[in-house]
Amino acid sequence: MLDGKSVVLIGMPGAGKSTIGVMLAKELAKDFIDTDILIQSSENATLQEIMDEGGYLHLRDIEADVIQNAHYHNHVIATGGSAVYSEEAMKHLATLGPIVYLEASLAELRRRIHNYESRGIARREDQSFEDVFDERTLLYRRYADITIDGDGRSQGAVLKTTVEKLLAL
Ligand SMILES: Nc1ncnc2c1ncn2[C@@H]1O[C@H](COP(=O)(O)OP(=O)(O)O)[C@@H](O)[C@H]1O
Ligand SMILES: O=C(O)C1=C[C@@H](OP(=O)(O)O)[C@@H](O)[C@H](O)C1
Ligand SMILES: [Mg+2]
Repeated sequence: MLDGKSVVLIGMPGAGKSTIGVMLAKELAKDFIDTDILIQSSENATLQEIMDEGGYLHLRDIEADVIQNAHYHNHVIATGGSAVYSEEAMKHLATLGPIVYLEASLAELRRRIHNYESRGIARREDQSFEDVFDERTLLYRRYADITIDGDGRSQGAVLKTTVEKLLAL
């Protein structure tokens, strides 16, 4: 399906990249990889530990590096919410296949995420979740080939629309 290309998921923490990514891989008969898992296994540390050790910019650097070395074809690739800070990483991902932005409003994300402080979001300490949302929304929109509105919609509904839009490309 999709000529052996990969499908890349981007969006805010809580958008559903990791959970819907697995469902999408099954639906499209592709393999699945989550770049957060790649980071953790390459560093032998959790994302939170990496950030505690070296700060959020260190995590973003590692993320950019790991993504640029990820040559996964015929995969669904779930990225971390901060992947869009690296233009090089996003350019590389675009060579692997279409980029799907799982969009959700701030209110919807707040309903889904309750551990904002401890979830390991790569942000300046003075940035609120809303600040991060505003800063990144522009970036997600810039890189998206397809945007899926997930507000008030079940994972199954988001999955269905995503598959339809991908097959219509
Ligand atoms: N469409 C949805 N409706 C309700 N909850 C969702 C939806 N998509 C994801 N979730 C929930 O939001 C949380 C974060 O999902 P996750 O896939 O880890 O997001 P991400 O990888 O984008 O940070 C999980 O508990 C997941 O079950
Ligand atoms: O948005 C972020 O800054 C981050 C999101 C996380 O992934 P999810 O988007 O899958 O939660 C993970 O990459 C890291 O903790 C940083
Ligand atoms: Mg995730």
